[in-house]
Amino acid sequence: MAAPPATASTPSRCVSGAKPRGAARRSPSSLALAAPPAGLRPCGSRALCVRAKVASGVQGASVVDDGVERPWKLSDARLVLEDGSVWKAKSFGASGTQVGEVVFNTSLTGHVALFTQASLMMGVRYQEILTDPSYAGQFVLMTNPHIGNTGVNPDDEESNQCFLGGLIIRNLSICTSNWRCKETLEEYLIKRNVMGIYDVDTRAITRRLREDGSLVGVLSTDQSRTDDELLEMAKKWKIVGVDLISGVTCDAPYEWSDKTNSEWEFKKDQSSETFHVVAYDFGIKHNILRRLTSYGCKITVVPANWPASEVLKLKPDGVLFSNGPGDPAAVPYAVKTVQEIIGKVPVFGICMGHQLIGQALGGMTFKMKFGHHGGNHPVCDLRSGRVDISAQNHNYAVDPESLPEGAKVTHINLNDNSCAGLQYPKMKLMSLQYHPESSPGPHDSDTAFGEFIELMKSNRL
Ligand SMILES: NC(=O)CC[C@H](N)C(=O)O
Repeated sequence: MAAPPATASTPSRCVSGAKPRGAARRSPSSLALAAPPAGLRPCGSRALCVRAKVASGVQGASVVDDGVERPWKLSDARLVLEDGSVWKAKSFGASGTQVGEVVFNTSLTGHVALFTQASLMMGVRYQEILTDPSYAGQFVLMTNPHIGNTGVNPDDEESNQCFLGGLIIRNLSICTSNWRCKETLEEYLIKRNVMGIYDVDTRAITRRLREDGSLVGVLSTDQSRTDDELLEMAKKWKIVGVDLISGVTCDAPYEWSDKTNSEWEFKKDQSSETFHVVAYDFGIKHNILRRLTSYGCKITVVPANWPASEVLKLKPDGVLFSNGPGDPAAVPYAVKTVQEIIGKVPVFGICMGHQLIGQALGGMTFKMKFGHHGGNHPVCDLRSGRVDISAQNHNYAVDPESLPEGAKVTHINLNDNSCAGLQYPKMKLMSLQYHPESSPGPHDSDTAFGEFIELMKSNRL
């Protein structure tokens, strides 16, 4: 079959390792030629003229420079997956070569509870995702095709750094339009040395991940490296069994006292009682801390390796085990800490914290095919039958069959019936596999913080 002509309307495609998809769609790169509407900020460098590199469109073909000046870029980055497929893309953010595990995130808009009518004006939760330490070692592919329209602002950070390996998107917005925007996504990624690629067929990659499971990949803007070299890198790299928590946790304990900003607070009946909570930082998101503070907690955050004996000496009302990156089976020191604490004070585990509790109880965790990443996962609370829409981000899960008697599954993910929450009443223990603190995102499960408060209250009586 003849290759389609390489023009501005040629979409980025998998040029090798096939499973080719249907007809070519219009490339958003051609949009870069249009002037943005008055008052909107152009994103800059992508619209600059460059000497075109043209992918021939033939499977297995490499990029060729046909010597023709074109006012758009067709390719300057590659994603090479461990299955041998090569995806041509354009680069934004940092340049270089980076290896990581590709996961897809299905989040649509943020702040849905507050801005239902205006959801198109809201950004996809990309900034929360970029600064969620649980994404360390991963490339996040956004299934929402249009990213960057609300830019970046200083208030939406979930931690002080971007720990993820890179961002993969279909279309980078040519302008930003939001009253809180301080810089473009592109500027932000460059400053933080995070790679980003756009104009790549994110739907095709997502389908591949859904069929074949999560895959390791290499992102590179380095034209001197061959596809085979990058493939070799992807095949050698491992994420299972690696302790990623030690790279994201804090260095020393600190106190936290920020509440959710009153402008965004949706729970008006605040508790009059104060509870002292020690929060283990396995890669903690700021909004977990803000929500606990809004519910009346005074928080001491401690590093992942902080001894349980030191925590118990503080006589806290409760202990929180936070979210965090990587394989829960790769951090036996954290499992031991959880074991030393559970049963002595009320505890709440979120995501990695939930998985560590599962292990500490003698249960097993396993790696899922491609995990759950997105702000639209239905979860059923088996105690009440209530269904919440939740934000999720995990690749591992607790095997409920492996749990001891006394530990009850309280929540299941309705997409696949996997374990989404646990309770062990005798130990005053509760945990969720997903994110009740999600912000922006659905607020349905915020009540879990209230449940933790009740657990601590009942322990005081
Ligand atoms: N958000 C998290 O805490 C992630 C948990 C764990 N690292 C996983 O991928 O399953």
